[in-house]
Amino acid sequence: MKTLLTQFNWFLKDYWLKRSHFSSWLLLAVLVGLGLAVVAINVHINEWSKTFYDTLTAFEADKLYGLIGEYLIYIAIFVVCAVYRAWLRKLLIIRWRSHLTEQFTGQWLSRRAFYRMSLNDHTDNPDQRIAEDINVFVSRTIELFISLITNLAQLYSFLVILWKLSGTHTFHIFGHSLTVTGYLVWLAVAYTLAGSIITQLVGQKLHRFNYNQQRFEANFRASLLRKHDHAEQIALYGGEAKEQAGLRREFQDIIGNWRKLMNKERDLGFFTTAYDRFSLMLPVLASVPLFMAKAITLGGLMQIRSAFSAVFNSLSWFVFAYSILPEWSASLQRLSQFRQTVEREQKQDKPVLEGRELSFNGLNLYTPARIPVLSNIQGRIRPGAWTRLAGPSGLGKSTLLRTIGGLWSHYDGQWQQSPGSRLLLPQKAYIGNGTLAEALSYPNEPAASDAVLHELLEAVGLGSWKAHLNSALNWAQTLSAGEQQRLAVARALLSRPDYLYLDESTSHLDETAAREVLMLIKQRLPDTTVVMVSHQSSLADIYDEVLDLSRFKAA
Ligand SMILES: Nc1ncnc2c1ncn2[C@@H]1O[C@H](COP(=O)(O)OP(=O)(O)OP(=O)(O)O)[C@@H](O)[C@H]1O
Repeated sequence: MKTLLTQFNWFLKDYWLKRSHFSSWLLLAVLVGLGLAVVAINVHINEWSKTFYDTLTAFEADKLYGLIGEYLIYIAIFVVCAVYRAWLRKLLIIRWRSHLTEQFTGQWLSRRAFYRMSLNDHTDNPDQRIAEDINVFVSRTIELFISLITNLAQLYSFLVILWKLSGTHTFHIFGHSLTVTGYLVWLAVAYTLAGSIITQLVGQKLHRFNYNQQRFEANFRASLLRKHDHAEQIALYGGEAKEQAGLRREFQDIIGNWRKLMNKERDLGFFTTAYDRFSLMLPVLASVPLFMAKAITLGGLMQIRSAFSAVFNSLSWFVFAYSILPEWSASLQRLSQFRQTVEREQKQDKPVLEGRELSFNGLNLYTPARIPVLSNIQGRIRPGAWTRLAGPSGLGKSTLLRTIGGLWSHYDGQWQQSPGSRLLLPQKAYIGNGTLAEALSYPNEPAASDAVLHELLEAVGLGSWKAHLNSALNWAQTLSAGEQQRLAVARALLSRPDYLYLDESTSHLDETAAREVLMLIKQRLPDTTVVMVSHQSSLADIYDEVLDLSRFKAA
C-alpha cells in the first residue's frame, strides 16, 4: 500500500503539482461542480416527484402544467450538466494522457534506454505500457476521483431524505414488536451488500476469463501482424496452409474461452438482472405498511422509490469501484516499473572519454547477461584511416562497433575517442514511413534541395528512383536489400560524420558494387575515420589497417 502511494505520488507531482497545469485544476473543479449540480438536480426532482404524484391523486389539474414546466427546466439543466460532464472529463483525460505519453516516450527514447531495454527479453512491452496502461491509469484515476465525490454527495443527500421518509416504525413479527428508525436506509444497505457479495462470489471466475480473453485476442492479433510483416517469406515458402492452421489453432483458444465466458455471464445474468429489476419494486413493497397506515401519500411513496434507487446506485458504485481498483493499481504499478527501468537504463549510458584519437586500453565487453565476449582489448585507430575489424564469426566485432557507436553499455575498462559526430550503419538499414527524401535525410528532416538529393541518388546507384524522391512508398518493402544498403550509404554521405562505423553494410552488394560504394565514401568523406566489419575478402585493399580481435577472445 505504501509503495502504491509513493508511486501515485510521483504521478501527482509530475502533473498536478505543477503551476503550468493550473488550467487542469480549473477543469477538475468544474467537473466536480457539475457532478454536484447533477446531485442537486436529482434531489429537486425527488422532491418534485412527491408534489407531482400528490397533485395527481388530488386531481388538481390546474397545478399540473406548472409542475411539468418545472420538470422540463430540471431536465434541461440536467442534460447540459451531464453532457458537459462527460465532455470535459474526456478533455481532462486527453490532456493528462498527452502529458504522460510525451513524458514516457521522451524518457524511453532518450539516452538510448529504448535500445538497451530491447536487449532484455524480460522488459515490459513499451507499446502496452505507453499506449494502454497510460490510457487505463489516466481514465480510471479521473473517473474514480470524480465519481467518488459525486457518489459521496449523492449518498449523503439521499440517505438523509430516506432516513426522514422512513421515520420510526414499529413492526410486529410473530408476536414480537420491533421499533426501527430509518428502516428503509437499513434495507437499502442490506440489499446492496447482499447483492454485491453474491455478485462477487458468482462472478469471481469472470475476472480470469476476461483476462484470458484479452490475452488470446492479443495473441491472435500479434499472429496476424506477423503474417503481414513476413508476407514475402511466407509466400516464398508457400506456407499459407501452415499459417492458416496456426491461426485456426489460436482462434480456437478465443472460441474456447469465449464459450466459458458467455456461460458464466449467463449464470451471473440470471442473478444480476433479477436483482436490478427487483430493486425497483423493493422500496415500494417496503413502504406499503406506511402507505396503508396512511403515514405517507402516493407522492411520498414515489419519493421513497427514487431516494431508495439513488442510495442503491451510490452504494453499488462503491462495490463497482472496489472491483476496478485492482486494474487501476496494476496499471499504476506497471507504469512505475517501466519508468524505473527507463531511469535505470538511462544511467547505464556511459559518457565517452575524450582523447586525441579512437583507442582502446584494456576494454572488456560482455553480453547483457554479463558473459565475457572480448577481454582486455588494446589498440588505436588512426584518425582519418580505414580500419577493418577482423576475427571469426561470433567473436564480438559487431559488439565492439556497437560500443564505440555509443549503443553498448555492457563493458568495463577504457576506450576513448576524439570529439566528433559518429554514425553506425548496420547490415540492415532502418527505413521508416515517409518519402524517399525523408528516408535519405533520416534522422533529420530533409534540408537538402531536390537537386542535391538527385545527385546523391545517382552517385550511390539509386538513380532510377530519382523521380520518386517525394513519393511516400513502403520503402522497406520496395527497395531491394542491396538498394537499402545504398540508401544507408547515401545517408552517411549526407550527414558527413567524423566517425563512420560500417557493420557489413555492403554485404548485399556484389563485390564490384561494394567497392564502388566504399570508394565513393572515401572520395566524398576524406577526413572521416572509418571502422568496418566486412566478410568480403576482395575488398582488402580498401582498408589502411586491420585490427585483429582474435587475440582478445574472452577465455
Ligand atoms: N543482445 C545480445 N544478447 C546476448 N548475447 C549477445 C547479444 N549480442 C551479441 N551477443 C553475443 O555476443 C557474441 C558476439 O556477437 P557479435 O555479433 O558481436 O559477433 P560478430 O563477431 O560480429 O559475429 P558475426 O561476424 O557473425 O557477425 C556472440 O556470442 C553473440 O551471441
